[in-house]
Amino acid sequence: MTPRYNIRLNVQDLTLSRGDQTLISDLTLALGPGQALWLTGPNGIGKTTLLLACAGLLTPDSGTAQWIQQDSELSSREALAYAAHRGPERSGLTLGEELAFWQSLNGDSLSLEERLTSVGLAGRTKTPVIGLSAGQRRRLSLARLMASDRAAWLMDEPLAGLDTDGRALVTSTLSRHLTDGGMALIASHQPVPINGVEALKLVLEPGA
Ligand SMILES: Nc1ncnc2c1ncn2[C@@H]1O[C@H](COP(=O)(O)OP(=O)(O)OP(=O)(O)O)[C@@H](O)[C@H]1O
Repeated sequence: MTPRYNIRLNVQDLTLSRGDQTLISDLTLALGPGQALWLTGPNGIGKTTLLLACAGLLTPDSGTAQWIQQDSELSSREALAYAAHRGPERSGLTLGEELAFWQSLNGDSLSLEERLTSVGLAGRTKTPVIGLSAGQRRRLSLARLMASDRAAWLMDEPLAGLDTDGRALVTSTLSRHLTDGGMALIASHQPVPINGVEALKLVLEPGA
């Protein structure tokens, strides 16, 4: 069966700074369909910064991060969905409103209730996002990724705050996405298990 997605990421000579600190210098890497990259390293080293640059949300000092599909460059908006570390906690919406918005943007194949059920949030449509626990917010972020129909998932600390079932949900969801030809860039202090796939590991270190 032809995989659903077919995307490549080419990072070339990327140098990134925040304020007056250069965090990443001349980074080059390439990822293809079905691959995952695990970014790790100490607090403040630049993991989120690298995700933001790959998402087109931070301008590099120099170098490029390009998303390619069949020899054509995609915008980051077309290529990826981003699950930020803090999640959608500042939303003034209910869970149902928040997720319905993402479903309407992307044409999710599941109904709202089915999508919520798939991440263990059944019956929660009327709960305000601001009233979710940390683990529930993480589950909502996962639902947003699943509803996004984007080839590349950028995930910042996807296991933070999750219970055993939640961690297993991340594993199974990621495994399915990669089997579909998707890609994942994962910033995490702990390894994120993915069935049948060993993530490439990039350890960011001071002065690297
Ligand atoms: N908006 C900003 N302006 C200036 N500096 C920033 C900004 N955001 C982050 N930084 C700094 O950039 C550095 C890297 O931050 P980043 O969030 O990328 O680290 P991280 O590796 O993801 O850390 P953690 O493991 O704590 O999540 C930190 O020193 C941080 O203080």
